[in-house]
Amino acid sequence: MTAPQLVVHRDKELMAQAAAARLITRIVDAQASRGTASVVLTGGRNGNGLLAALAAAPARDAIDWGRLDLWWGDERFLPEADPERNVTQAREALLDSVPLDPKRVHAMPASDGPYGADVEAAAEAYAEELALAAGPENHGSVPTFDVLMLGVGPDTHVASLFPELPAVRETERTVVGVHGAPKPPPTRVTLTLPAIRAAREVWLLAAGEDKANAAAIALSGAGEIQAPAAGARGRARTLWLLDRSAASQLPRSLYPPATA
Ligand SMILES: O=C(O)[C@H](O)[C@@H](O)[C@H](O)[C@H](O)COP(=O)(O)O
Repeated sequence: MTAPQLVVHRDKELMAQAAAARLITRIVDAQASRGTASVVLTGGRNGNGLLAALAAAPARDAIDWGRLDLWWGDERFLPEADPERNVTQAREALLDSVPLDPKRVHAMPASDGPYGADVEAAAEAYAEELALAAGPENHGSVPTFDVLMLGVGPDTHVASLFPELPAVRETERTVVGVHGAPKPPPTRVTLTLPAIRAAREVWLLAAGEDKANAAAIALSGAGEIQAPAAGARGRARTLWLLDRSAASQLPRSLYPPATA
């Protein structure tokens, strides 16, 4: 697994804008070399802030939106129309403003969708959708995600993998249901660490004072069961995108040289 690289920006607005610019370049490069790109979105304020910055970015339409696959790292298991769903918030922030191919926007099932309230069935269905999209080079489990983004919770959770709960301990399945999540709503669908670690690049987004402790814990050698963010690593790159507030408790040795 790749060691985390850190970039620290002045504040959360600049972090969102810089991360959006970084994502544009990453997608454009993937489309230039492979004709397509695959990105995993995250819910939460930092994730939605990045999408809003991307919507406003002058270079945003360098992306060929029709050749982009969007997946989610997790979803709150709520009815389709619930404004708290990650996909709903992503649509408002960006997706409804760009010409995506609807068949390539892979939202996780809602609690009033084809699987009803059966969150395990919803998770299995998403795992099958991922497997169908996986190429032979992916060992048949998940497609090659160019970038998988994760917000980081104050307790070091990523996606809906919360410290010590069963989902973070999953080593085989790529998608599982979550019950009793400490962050509401309690029922969720989430990628697991094996699925996250299949991504080429994993970007962790952490801005705000409330993330400083989590960043310090996750980057100082904590185990992934106690600190799930510590287990979120990409095959080619693991990148923490922080603002100064979130980096304020990092040991000086971890703080990147000459940034912010
Ligand atoms: O469904 C969710 O809530 C998110 O996927 C969750 O993992 C989020 O990314 C973190 O809790 C950080 O959220 P903030 O960026 O709002 O602090």
